[in-house]
Amino acid sequence: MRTVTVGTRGSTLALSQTRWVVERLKEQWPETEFRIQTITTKGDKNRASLQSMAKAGDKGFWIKEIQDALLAKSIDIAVHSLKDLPTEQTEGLDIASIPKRADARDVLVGAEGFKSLADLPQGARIGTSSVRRRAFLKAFRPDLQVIPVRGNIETRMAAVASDDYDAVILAGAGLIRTDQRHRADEFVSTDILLPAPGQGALALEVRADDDLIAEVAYAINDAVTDDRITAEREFLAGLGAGCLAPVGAFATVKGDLLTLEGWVGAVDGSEVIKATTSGDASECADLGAELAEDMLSQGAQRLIEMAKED
Ligand SMILES: NCc1[nH]cc(CCC(=O)O)c1CC(=O)O
Repeated sequence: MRTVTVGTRGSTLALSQTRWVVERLKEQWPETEFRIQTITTKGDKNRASLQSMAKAGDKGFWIKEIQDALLAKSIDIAVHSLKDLPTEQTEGLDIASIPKRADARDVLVGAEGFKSLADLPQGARIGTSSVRRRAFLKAFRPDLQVIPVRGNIETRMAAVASDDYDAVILAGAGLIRTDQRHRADEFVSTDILLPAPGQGALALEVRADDDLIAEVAYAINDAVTDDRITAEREFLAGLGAGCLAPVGAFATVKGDLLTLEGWVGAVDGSEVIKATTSGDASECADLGAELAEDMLSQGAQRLIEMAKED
């Protein structure tokens, strides 16, 4: 029986979510052998300059080396955090499968006694390097001080134990997938922090001409997650924005009805443009594109440009 090589980054989160994927794949393909290969990316090597790479338009800093390994056939399937994957599809590659999404919300991890965003003391110091979180946090509570905290989940969790932060904000899915759900003090309501497009979801990327591998990956596709993510990413693409923009998007599905909410914020929280649309889930891509147009006509472009100059 052939062996399928699954590639990912070497971080705790990347490995945990790839093990999760491989377990699901094994259930579907018990005769196939899967092995995991870790790959170092530019983002792993050079965290300090992430923001400058983003400004230079280098969107693929978490994934470029992994995509190269796919194209070179040293791996067969790449597992990515969907929110890190640029909206433009890479030549020669396809997203073959989007497994069931974990909780998309951001979580608050507080220092001793700090258990919810609403109850934090005046002027509390919140760690996050995401412009989206900064914009929406400042809009919710202008008194909060938002302080950058870079690094992987471990580094950001350690920041709470230091005296420099009262709380940090992370993607809940990161804690869930590394068996640390209990460390989340609050799953922040999407009325306060709208998640990043694709947050909490994974993407299985394959070579576009490898039908056999695509079929292997597709066995764990989740149709509802797929529709939600398609709407959110079309919205992001329609805005002409990337994963480092102050943009939130969150789609939900009830029966055949998909509802998509989008926010674009000023980095200082002085303004947040919000809009919602809904329609048949089969129209998910059009719903995303329409919402982007709606928000561009309301001035979203100016806020996105403002964040790049920040
Ligand atoms: N940008 C880094 C990144 N990419 C995916 C996740 C978390 C898992 C996910 O959203 O699927 C994180 C960390 C974070 O935002 O806290």
